[in-house]
Amino acid sequence: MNERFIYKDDEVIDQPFNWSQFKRLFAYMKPYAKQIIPLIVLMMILGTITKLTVPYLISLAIDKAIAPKAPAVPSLNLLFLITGAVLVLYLIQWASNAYRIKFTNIIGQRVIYDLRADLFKHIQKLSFNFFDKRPAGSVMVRITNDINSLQDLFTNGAVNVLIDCVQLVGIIVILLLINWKLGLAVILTVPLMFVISTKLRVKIRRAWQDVRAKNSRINSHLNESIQGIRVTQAYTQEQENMRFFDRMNMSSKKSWDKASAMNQGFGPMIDITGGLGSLILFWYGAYLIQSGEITIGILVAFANYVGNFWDPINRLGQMYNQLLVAMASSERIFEFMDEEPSIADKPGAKTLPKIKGDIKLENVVFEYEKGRPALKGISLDVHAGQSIALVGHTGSGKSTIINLLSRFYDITSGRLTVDGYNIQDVKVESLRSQIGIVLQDTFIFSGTIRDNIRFGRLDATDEEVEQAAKAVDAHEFIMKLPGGYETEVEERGSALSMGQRQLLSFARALLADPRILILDEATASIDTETELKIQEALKVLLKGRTSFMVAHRLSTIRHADNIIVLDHGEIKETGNHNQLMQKQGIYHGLIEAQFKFL
Ligand SMILES: Nc1ncnc2c1ncn2[C@@H]1O[C@H](COP(=O)(O)OP(=O)(O)OP(=O)(O)O)[C@@H](O)[C@H]1O
Repeated sequence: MNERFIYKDDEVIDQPFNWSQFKRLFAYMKPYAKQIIPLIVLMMILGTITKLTVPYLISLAIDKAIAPKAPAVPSLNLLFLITGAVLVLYLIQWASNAYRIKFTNIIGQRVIYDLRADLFKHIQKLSFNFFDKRPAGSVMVRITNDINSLQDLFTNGAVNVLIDCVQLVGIIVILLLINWKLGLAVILTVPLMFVISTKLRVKIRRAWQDVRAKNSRINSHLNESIQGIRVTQAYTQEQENMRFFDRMNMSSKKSWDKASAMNQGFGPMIDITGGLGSLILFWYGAYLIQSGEITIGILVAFANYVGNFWDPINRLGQMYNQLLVAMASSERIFEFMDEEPSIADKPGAKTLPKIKGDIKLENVVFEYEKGRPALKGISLDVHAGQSIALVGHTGSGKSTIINLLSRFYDITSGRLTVDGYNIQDVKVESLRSQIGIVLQDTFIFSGTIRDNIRFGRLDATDEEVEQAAKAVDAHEFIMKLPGGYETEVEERGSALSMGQRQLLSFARALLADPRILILDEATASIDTETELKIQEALKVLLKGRTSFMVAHRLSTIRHADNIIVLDHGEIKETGNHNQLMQKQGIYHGLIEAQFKFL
């Protein structure tokens, strides 16, 4: 199978039980422990006591009311009394079970809610380099699948283990008290049952883990396929993609068949061992009745207790496996949670005051990967209000510079200051909130047009939103949409044109009113008419702000105060358009090349 969608962390994890992780996971129950857990325990005790009392009452009914030895007359009254009591016990048992399930669900859902919220909050804080390393599908699988696998543990598993343990101990004690010889004979089969149950289940668990890993791969592939559907169709790669998906799908199906077949085989094995226990019970029980040591009622009670015996053992084995699966999931979740954002506030970081917009880079070196510098000692002095254009061949380091300005990555060496403040010494939020960014990929979120513009400043009034749209000349096209500002745009704004999306992102940036503005190839790939519109909008947007523009289009660069020409991570030329044209260097060459294509 192609290795494309196997992310190492998604592979089957098979590790021994990890206590510290277990404690960390159960710490999530703590906030609710005081209120809800006592209620659950109460219901559990009530349920168990009532359940264990019934077989005893039935044995009484047989020995004392139906077939008493002396006086040898059946007593209907006693029989009614006992059956009445059994009925009441059943009712109590039913009610306590219902409430116990209700309470465990409450606690389970709250824990899952908290876990999911914590994980999402944390992932949002993580820096770009975290996402550089991981496919989006793999991150999503953790938030959905792994959290879901914990859901089972919290809503059923944990409490069931307790109940089963209490029940098992209770039954063993009762059996030994009633008749220790018969009790011991029956209990002897328990270890055998337990071994079969856990050993077999380990195999079954691995098989199910394999199913989950394969499903996770399908999810990652689906995610990529849907995101890249346009490219797939444009290159008519549907067939190939389908074949690839088919292989994954088939492999997942095969794993499922295997796991399911194992599950099927497991039931009869347990039944056979259970049957062995019953054989011992009836064979030895009959002998004890003949020798007068026990009554028929006692034998029936034993049979009932033993019937209640296999279930907890079976479930405990099952639970142990469920626990291991949940531990594997929680390990993956905690691994994400322990991932520190590489860009974080230093202890004692100050809030950056309202800035003017002076920016200084002093001998800035940056490496995405150790030993491969993307910037090799950049020095720049930009005054507030200046517009800077970054040009250069692909891969020369333009986007890298703007990534560093917003501190999406930390510089490897050198100094980067805003208004004299080293950006590593101030709070990230106070820096980013004063920088507006219009990226190549003008991301449009699902929601209305108005919501999308307001993303720039959430407390902006409707009027301010519209003013911003008018200033960048987006108002006109918005009003032509079926619902105007209230038009719902689908995810990523696929129904809008590139130029329209760009104007929206300009309005969004204008509304945020940042002192520093960053535009990454904002005017690439649009027609001349729209370009003119965008040029006008840009003038409005840039006015009075320090701006950095990565633009391939001559028209945008021409008016810049300073043009920085980059080559392989170094500054090769600086100056305005006229100065650089006179120089007849790299810039001149780039412009000439562009003209050739026009
Ligand atoms: N996330 C990343 N991880 C590793 N290397 C990267 C990453 N992003 C960029 N690079 C590398 O850093 C160098 C500079 O890339 P950068 O994106 O700054 O170039 P650019 O001038 O903006 O190019 P383009 O005009 O094609 O957008 C390139 O060699 C690129 O391969």
